[in-house]
Amino acid sequence: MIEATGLTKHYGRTVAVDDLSFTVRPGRVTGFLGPNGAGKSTTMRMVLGLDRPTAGRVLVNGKRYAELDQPLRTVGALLDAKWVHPNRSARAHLRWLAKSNRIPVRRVDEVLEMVGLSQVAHRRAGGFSLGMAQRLGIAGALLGDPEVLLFDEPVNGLDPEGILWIRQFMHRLAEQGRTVFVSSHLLSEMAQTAQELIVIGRGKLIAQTSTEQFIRDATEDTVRVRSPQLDQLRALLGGARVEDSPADGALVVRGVEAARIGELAAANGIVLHELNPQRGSLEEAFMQLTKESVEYQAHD
Ligand SMILES: Nc1ncnc2c1ncn2[C@@H]1O[C@H](COP(=O)(O)OP(=O)(O)OP(=O)(O)O)[C@@H](O)[C@H]1O
Repeated sequence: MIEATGLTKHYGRTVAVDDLSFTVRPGRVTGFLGPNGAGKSTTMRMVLGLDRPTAGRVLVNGKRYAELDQPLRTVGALLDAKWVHPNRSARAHLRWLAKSNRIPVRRVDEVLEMVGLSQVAHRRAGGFSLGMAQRLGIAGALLGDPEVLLFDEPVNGLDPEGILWIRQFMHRLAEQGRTVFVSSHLLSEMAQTAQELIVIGRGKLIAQTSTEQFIRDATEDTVRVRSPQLDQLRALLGGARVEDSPADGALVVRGVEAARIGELAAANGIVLHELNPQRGSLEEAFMQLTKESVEYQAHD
């Protein structure tokens, strides 16, 4: 569990994090979203004791990072995957990390196995692809078998296979009851990865809610309808907000449920070729809720 209360960070006159309070609970993946410069990395650094809050505090399992007896056994993090000695092998890198944190070295082979790097453990980490480096970083985060895991932009630059692997791996970690906190700016990816979201803008909390609720609150469901008798249907829909989709001749209806449109059509003998309820996307919800807080906006 991670609990931030009134967390604030100033860099000179820049307010990077502004009175931020949130809770990241175990057993699910929590996404950390915000436009560029919103303060995500700064917040994560404060969780890990790498930056000191100007005000407020953030606790990991009830303690400040500095108060944890063996930090790696409580919280593991992947901040920068390329943070390895390029000439060390993956195994040597992890053994060094284990020894310097009083973790038994037998754990190294376990984590290599967990992330699927056993076969290449003897190779120098400097020659790893980004996907492999990312797995090595995750292996390092898991060394102390921590209950809390932080990942800063873990899928950045990965190919679809690497992205899928990370997504499934995170789900597994959460199913094991761990607290998984992951920042990303890839919204469609986050929609599939995170069950819970913390959204910030200009250092302030915009929303903390389930992914589903976030999308539901900020967007409107629509129904796509195609019919050879579209004009008749349009007339029957009367007051509903309808819009033509010129690309494929469909009608996009807002504020009326698909079932109601189907019943209306049936009752009036109207043939339907398509009746397709569509949910809003995380992209739309995110744009809607963060448009006030984008650091640098393009002006016409
Ligand atoms: N060490 C620092 N010194 C001065 N300003 C900083 C420092 N670190 C971050 N900032 C500023 O604090 C603000 C928040 O930055 P931060 O990197 O935490 O945002 P972010 O949400 O992680 O953004 P991105 O998605 O672009 O990485 C920005 O305005 C940034 O310029």
